Amino acid sequence: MSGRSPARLTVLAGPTAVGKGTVSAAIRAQHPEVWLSVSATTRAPRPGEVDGVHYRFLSEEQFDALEVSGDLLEWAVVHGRHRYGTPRSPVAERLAAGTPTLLEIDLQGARQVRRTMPDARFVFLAPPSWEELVHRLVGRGTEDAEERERRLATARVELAAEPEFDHVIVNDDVARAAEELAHLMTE
Ligand SMILES: Nc1ncnc2c1ncn2[C@@H]1O[C@H](COP(=O)(O)OP(=O)(O)OP(=O)(O)O)[C@@H](O)[C@H]1O
Ligand SMILES: Nc1nc2c(ncn2[C@@H]2O[C@H](COP(=O)(O)O)[C@@H](O)[C@H]2O)c(=O)[nH]1
Repeated sequence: MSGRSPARLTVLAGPTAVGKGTVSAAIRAQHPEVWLSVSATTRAPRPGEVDGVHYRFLSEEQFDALEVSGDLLEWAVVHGRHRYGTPRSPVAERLAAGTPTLLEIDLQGARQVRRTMPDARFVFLAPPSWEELVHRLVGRGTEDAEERERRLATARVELAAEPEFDHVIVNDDVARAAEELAHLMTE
């Protein structure tokens, strides 16, 4: 994959548990030149999640300060509970350096980026079926039943927004989905 200067931004969105994180990790493994933005969030870390690697885990007060500072490219309350946002400066720096840059964010955030950076590529990761999506969410085992219901309610809204995106990738196979995404990032 060759860099360009300035690089275009790619935004990856899609419903809960479709595999956005899994596909993003796969593309990083195959294409280490791709930079994946590290979001800030007020949600608590899951077991194994590392501050500064998977997310910047912030208190409500720390997130308030980040928001007020203006250094968020976008942010949203996701699944009606916690705030998530993309720190602006690291993205701007990577793009200026010609680094292919990927944001893995929710639909609300994607819509905000569409308004401010319309030249970005907007990619929707879709599940092979609704049943498979539920299976993946349950199988991940990181949310209780109430949180799973909340996330599936959001998923119905997000699936309906698929036509807003420039490209759709069906995640029935992680390696193939990651290669499709890599291809889109180099077009
Ligand atoms: N193509 C696939 N086939 C089977 N299982 C998959 C596939 N892609 C991802 N998974 C599994 O589905 C589960 C959810 O994946 P992941 O956490 O990457 O989803 P996500 O879209 O990032 O979710 P969220 O938006 O809730 O953070 C994980 O257990 C992952 O291993
Ligand atoms: N608008 C934003 N959404 C984000 C960001 N980082 C992650 N997300 C989305 O949140 C949900 C839930 O994530 P989880 O890690 O709690 O399962 C998922 O859809 C992510 O894509 C962000 O910076 N902005």
